[in-house]
Amino acid sequence: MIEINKLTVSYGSKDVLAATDLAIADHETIAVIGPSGCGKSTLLYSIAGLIKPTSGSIMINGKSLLEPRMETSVILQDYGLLPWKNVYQNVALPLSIRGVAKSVIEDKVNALLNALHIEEQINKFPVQLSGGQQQRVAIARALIAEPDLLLMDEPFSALDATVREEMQDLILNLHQEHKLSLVFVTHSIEEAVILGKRIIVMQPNPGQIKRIITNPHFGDVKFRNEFAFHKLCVHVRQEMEGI
Ligand SMILES: Nc1ncnc2c1ncn2[C@@H]1O[C@H](COP(=O)(O)OP(=O)(O)OP(=O)(O)O)[C@@H](O)[C@H]1O
Repeated sequence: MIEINKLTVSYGSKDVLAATDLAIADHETIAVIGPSGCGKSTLLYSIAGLIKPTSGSIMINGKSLLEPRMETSVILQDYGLLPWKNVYQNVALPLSIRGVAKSVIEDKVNALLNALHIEEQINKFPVQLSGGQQQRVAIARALIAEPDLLLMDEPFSALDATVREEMQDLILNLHQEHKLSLVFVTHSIEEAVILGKRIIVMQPNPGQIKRIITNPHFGDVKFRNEFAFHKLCVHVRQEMEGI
């Protein structure tokens, strides 16, 4: 359970995030959408413990968040893979820096690469992979430490439409399987509606939550082709108009 209470983040005299309140339940998915500069990444990095609030607080599982947690994984837009390490080494990294035994790491890396269908890329370097494959490697690396919270900042923006939909479905399956909470920043209304059990619409100057929209169809695999999906997209678009 994440409890964000009156969270304010300021740079100089500018409030980038103004007195934001939000509670995120265990195993919930939140999609965050809004125009450029409205504070989406600031909110995400605050939940990651990477940005210190100017005032207010974030509690995770009853504990005040004062620094990044081991149980939180973050995936950034550029995937953050280390170019000089191969797929195996990139995925293993969170465990190898914690000194976990090699045989344990090997089993976990192999299981994840199989689950994400990238086992054949195990010895390749990031530059030798497609965007979708790099994204899968980043997801495998994020999951290997068995996080309870996965934070993603526009991770699919560089992917073409078909791969993007595949990745969205993959994330929904992983969310079901691993029982983790997910906070996902996106510029795409369709993506927010597919991935968010609740969709947070933000507005800038100062950055704040304008509306929280509950998605009653979340998790329905056929949802993308249904009228209800398009109806909800229109609803989110209307909330974003005039911001
Ligand atoms: N380190 C910083 N110093 C000063 N201002 C900053 C800093 N980081 C972010 N900002 C400002 O804070 C505001 C919110 O930035 P943030 O990256 O959170 O927005 P965003 O909604 O994620 O934007 P985008 O959709 O373009 O990624 C912007 O106006 C940005 O210029």
